[in-house]
Amino acid sequence: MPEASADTVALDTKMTSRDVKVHYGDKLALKGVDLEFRTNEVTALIGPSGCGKSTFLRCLNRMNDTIGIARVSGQVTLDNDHIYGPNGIDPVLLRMRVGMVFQKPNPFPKSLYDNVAFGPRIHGLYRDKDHLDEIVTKALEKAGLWHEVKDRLYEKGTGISGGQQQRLCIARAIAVSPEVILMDEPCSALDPIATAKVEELIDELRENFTIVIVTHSMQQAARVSQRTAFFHLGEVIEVGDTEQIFTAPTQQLTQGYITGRFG
Ligand SMILES: Nc1ncnc2c1ncn2[C@@H]1O[C@H](COP(=O)(O)OP(=O)(O)OP(=O)(O)O)[C@@H](O)[C@H]1O
Repeated sequence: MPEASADTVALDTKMTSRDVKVHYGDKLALKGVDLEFRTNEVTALIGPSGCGKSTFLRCLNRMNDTIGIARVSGQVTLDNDHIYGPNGIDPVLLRMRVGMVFQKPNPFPKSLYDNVAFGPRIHGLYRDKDHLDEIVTKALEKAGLWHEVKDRLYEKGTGISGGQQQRLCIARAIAVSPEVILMDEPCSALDPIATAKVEELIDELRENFTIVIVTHSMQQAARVSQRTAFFHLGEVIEVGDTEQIFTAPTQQLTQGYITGRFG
């Protein structure tokens, strides 16, 4: 079920995709996805394994460019600017504006401070050491990690717990002031307490960012998102307000998935 056409895009729309298809070699993995992502909203992408959620997420910041056999067609916009094509936003700048948090926490083998300072350093986003300190502190505060790590900023980022590592990765993503944060199953490697902290954080981050999250957990989608898109075999079957999708889906396939009949 496609979203509104390009000429009816709402004012608070941050990103859109139109007829986005992805081939891996000869295999068509995404069959033409139309979606919109609104400012200050969390959109959850749900659906059975292999339906194309991660493939689609990677289209939103051109991460599929790093996969040799992947071919993307269609249009994706960020603030109405195209991200693909000859006049597309520069991919390095795009990935700064559209950050990503992965399934498995992947801190660099550097200090906590250097992990968070990494993006601001490579993009030259700070004036002097005091300014960089401020950026690092604020990012760690926003990621809800500051109080836990403020006395060990120069210890290795890999030496903290898995849940803390994931919040460190979120701090690293936030440090370059992105507008959109993509999260690919960010809690799948975390225990329930760490998961609850990250979910709480996602809700707080919504105030400042547009968030798109892939999740296998329908409870998580229901808890953290305002909009949900249900994918099946490379297509979006249904998209709508999260409450509607989970309480009154219009499509039988959606109903079957959320009631656990398949997936
Ligand atoms: N790098 C790749 N090379 C070839 N095929 C791929 C690649 N990545 C994904 N695919 C295929 O594309 C389809 C969609 O995969 P994708 O990982 O996007 O699905 P998903 O919904 O995110 O799955 P999961 O929930 O299991 O992570 C699958 O058939 C998968 O095998």
